[in-house]
Amino acid sequence: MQNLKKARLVLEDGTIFEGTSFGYEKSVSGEVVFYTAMTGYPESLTDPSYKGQILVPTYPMIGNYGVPKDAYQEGLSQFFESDKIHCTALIISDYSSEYSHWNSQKSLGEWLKDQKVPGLFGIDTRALTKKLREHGAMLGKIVFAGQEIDFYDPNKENIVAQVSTPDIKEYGKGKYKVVLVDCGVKYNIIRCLLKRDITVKRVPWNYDFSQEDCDGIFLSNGPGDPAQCRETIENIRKVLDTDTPVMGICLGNQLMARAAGADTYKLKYGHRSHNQPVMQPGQSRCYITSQNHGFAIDDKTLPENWEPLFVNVNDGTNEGICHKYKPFFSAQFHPEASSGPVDTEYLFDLFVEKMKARHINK
Ligand SMILES: NC(=O)CC[C@H](N)C(=O)O
Repeated sequence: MQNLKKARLVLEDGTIFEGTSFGYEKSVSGEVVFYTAMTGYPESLTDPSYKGQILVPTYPMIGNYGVPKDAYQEGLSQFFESDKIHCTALIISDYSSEYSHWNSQKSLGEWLKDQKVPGLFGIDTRALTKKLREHGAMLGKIVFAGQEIDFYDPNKENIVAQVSTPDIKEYGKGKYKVVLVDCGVKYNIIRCLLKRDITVKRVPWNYDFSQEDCDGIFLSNGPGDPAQCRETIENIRKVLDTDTPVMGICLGNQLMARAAGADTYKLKYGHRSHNQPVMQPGQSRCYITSQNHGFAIDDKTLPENWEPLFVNVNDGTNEGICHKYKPFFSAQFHPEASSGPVDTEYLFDLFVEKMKARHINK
């Protein structure tokens, strides 16, 4: 840990934090977002939804359980949520270069360097988080001496195209055939589908799935502003005229809403944690959910025949929608967790039930 380089985190309002580099030494820029989960950095860093973002875990010590081995099973990484790190950089308070875990293979710093992703420690992440909460989401850049760069806003372009699969892939040999629209899918969504007698056909974000012979359509999570993902929205719109079951998660939820005719908007600083409480309107049970989103559905704009499925108990924002009588539903949170609580994994069972019901009625 000697001779480590210093670098600055510069926010768009001019605030500067000085830190020490423990990852790749390169100036980068993106949207600075904080998350309050205490564990799960291997999953979060490989979650494609974080593309274009500089991640700030508020938990003070990061790295102490290292990074898992890169093992594959049936074409899927077993311990990561995709094949590489997607976030732009990692900002932490205290870095533990020593690590211990039954499955760890390397340190967090080594992993960041291998994947050419910058990381800074020694930043007052509490002060930084307070600033983001008060001001709202901000762009930021990590600047190494002599490498000045401009601010970059990932929400101004369609970054889904950069993380989606370039070609079609099939997984499993289950009874139900599901077309998974990959807008930046987390592998645990595929694992959760495969556990339920499903064959998964993973297709690119702009694939026209509207004529597909299948039992269900799944809309994945993904990065950036949902309004940028126009081609997927157009394809979903065509499917909403049919009776094919459709389930969406996070970005998939927002795209479903936009296809139905509702609006989405940017939250002040987003929800990124493992302990977000949600409830179903009219029911008394509360679910604790894993979340990672900066945009939300404006449920006042939901068209006729659509209704809120879940509401966030902390701030009252929408956490999911469903059609009143067709088999379309989606969640803003992550029922597949990884990492985080699994209270809502039953939503995948609900999707299977809707496919089963359609089979019987055919
Ligand atoms: N995890 C996701 O799918 C995130 C969706 C979207 N990019 C948002 O930030 O709201």
